[in-house]
Amino acid sequence: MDRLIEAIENAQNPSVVGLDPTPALVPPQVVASFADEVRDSVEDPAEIPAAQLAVAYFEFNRTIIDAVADIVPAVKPQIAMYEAIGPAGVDVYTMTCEYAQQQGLYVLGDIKRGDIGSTAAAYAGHLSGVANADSGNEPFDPWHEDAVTVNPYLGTDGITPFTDAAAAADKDIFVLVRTSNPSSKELQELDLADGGKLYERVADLVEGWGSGSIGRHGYSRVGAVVGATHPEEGAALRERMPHTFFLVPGYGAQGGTAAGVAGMFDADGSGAIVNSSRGIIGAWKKTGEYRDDMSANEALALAASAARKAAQDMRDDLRVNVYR
Ligand SMILES: O=c1ccn([C@@H]2O[C@H](COP(=O)(O)O)[C@@H](O)[C@H]2O)c(=O)[nH]1
Repeated sequence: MDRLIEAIENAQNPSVVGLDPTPALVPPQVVASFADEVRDSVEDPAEIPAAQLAVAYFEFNRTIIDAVADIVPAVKPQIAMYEAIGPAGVDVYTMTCEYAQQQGLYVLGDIKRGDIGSTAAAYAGHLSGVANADSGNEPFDPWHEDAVTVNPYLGTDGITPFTDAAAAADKDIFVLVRTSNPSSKELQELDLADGGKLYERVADLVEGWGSGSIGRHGYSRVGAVVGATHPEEGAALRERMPHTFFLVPGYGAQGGTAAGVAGMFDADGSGAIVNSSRGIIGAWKKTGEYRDDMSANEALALAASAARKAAQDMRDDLRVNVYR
């Protein structure tokens, strides 16, 4: 977690931009502009729509990354948005992660994996890379992620492969503890027979899973996902999990605020990074400046300037509320 914490300190900005493209969030003329290129490069016509969307996603992501790279320390691509369009989308996910790392950003892959130990070990390839016999078994890293999100529902044997891979590769994981969505209460707020709530028990496990990997700044490699939509619980978790860094989604589009997340930071203004996805990459839709007759380049320029402004506003909002 040290690399992330130092990147946040350098940027003086504890926020991460979520790269969650959807057909509705990418200006239509950008998608249309790749029609000829894709038609010439794809063998099966049935692949054209997905391939066209995939190329447009990459061009859009590159534009957003270029617009915010000097403002934010990190990006969080959500793999579901890429998997939704098939293999071409997964390629664009990895290309996006690689491009973001090349621009000096910490890449937090939101992949939310979790399974029995043997299968979790395969998923942990996101961190450890893929064995490559052609290069003397030097692992090849096709994913370009600095951290991934993990689902703890299967317990310790589903987590250990990720913590082992993270330690070996000097990377991090973020485990779901208190998620931002409305239905999270159905399971996470369940009362335990011996007192407390289920999410509090998960919190204790997460703090324990990280106890052997505490870094220079007092936080372990095992972070927690804590939704911005739970301000009081998030503040209590901050006390309960002193060595666990928080990834805080739910700011903006889901209603979370900077004042609400302030209690999830420690006394030094560290300990958490706040995510916004739609609020940044979809900011162009709220400018009132978009026109259907814009060229693809004009639409991308608008998306870039709107995302930059939204990222600056979020940074300033967090600075005022967190660095009190
Ligand atoms: O509890 C959680 C865990 C993950 N997420 C993810 O974060 C982003 C939020 O997107 P917004 O557009 O800023 O709402 C998205 O990728 C979610 O899958 C979360 O929201 N809550």
